[in-house]
Amino acid sequence: MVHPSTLNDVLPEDRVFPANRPSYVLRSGDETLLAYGVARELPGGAIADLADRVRRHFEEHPTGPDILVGAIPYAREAPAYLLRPEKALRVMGRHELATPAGRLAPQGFGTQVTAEPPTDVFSAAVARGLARLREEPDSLRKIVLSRSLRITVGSDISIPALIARLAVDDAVVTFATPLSPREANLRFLVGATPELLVERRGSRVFSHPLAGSARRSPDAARDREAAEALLSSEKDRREHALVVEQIMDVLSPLCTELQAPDGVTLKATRSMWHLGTRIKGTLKDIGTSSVDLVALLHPTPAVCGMPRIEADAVIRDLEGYDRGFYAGAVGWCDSSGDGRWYVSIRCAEIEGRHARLYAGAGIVPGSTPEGELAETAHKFSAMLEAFGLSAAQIGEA
Ligand SMILES: C=C(O[C@@H]1C=C(C(=O)O)C=C[C@H]1O)C(=O)O
Repeated sequence: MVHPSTLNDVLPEDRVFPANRPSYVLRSGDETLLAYGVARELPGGAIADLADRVRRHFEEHPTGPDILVGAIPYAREAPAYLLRPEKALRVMGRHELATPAGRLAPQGFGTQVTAEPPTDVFSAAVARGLARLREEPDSLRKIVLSRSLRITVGSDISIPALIARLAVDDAVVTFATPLSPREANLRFLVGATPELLVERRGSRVFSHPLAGSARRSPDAARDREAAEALLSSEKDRREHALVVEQIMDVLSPLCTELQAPDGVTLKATRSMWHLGTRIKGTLKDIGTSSVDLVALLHPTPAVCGMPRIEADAVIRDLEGYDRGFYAGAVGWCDSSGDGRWYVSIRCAEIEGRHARLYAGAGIVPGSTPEGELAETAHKFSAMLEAFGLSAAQIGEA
């Protein structure tokens, strides 16, 4: 662990994302993790035995940086992509990420944006989801439906430039993680997530689920009103409570003590208000690793619904696409079992000139197709702005 005054003291700009070499960045309020090079890939496999594969990896390969970094997809049966980097640096404190000299990609001419599914198809899916919630109130309490935007720009997207632009928001965790190459093309998941799925630090465990959202406003009075309306919205509180309930249910048998404060709090990003709850506990058994915890918690009702299996079946039926690494987890773990995993939302999959952005919204009785369409549009805005686009410009606001 190093404590330099700026990140550039340890990592000159041109060494972040050297050409054709997968690199990894996870920058949060209290530390920045940089990793580069691929010493080994963890063999792919479903989430159920991921923690065992991680343990075996560290036993069989004791040398090299004591860390695995990467991403876990939404679908529990789909393979995670974790890698052992050649080099890794954990820098304590909040740091500015190097602003790359290069441009993100030429904007304007040549930029294409396509909603997939189209917005009316998404709204129809929300209406069908609401009908399912009404028909089966005892077996289905919440579902989270998402949609995507495909953006194609004139030349290859610069990952460092995208990260630097996303990092203007201090309230979020900026990340870029390599995904398994597709036909030898490098792919990355890049985003700015506000949501901690789970962290294990020794015997301590932390989670900061979010659910319940409102758009922020540049006008201070309106912004405050939006926050107050969210805090007193019965629908949003219900939507939020389901997430806290599931996380507490999963963690409590594993903990000697577990606390969630009474009452929700607000979490603000630059573009969104969310309802949030900080959960803290102490594990009974230090043998429970961060990846064991992810495997038990994921997907939470913040990105899937309640109950999990029923909600997931409805999502697969109504969304009509594979979420890939969106709504999964991104983070790191080490050989002691420590690790930190964020929910991979407010993100995009990047490959060459192409980006695919994703945003979803929780649906409970009381939700409306128009409301959820608008909410997903606002959730796209941080990524869109990083591309030099606005939601309004592309007919999304
Ligand atoms: C699913 C997303 O966000 C999640 C859903 C939220 C909601 O429905 O209010 C809020 C925060 C996230 O847990 C997303 O951003 O894509």
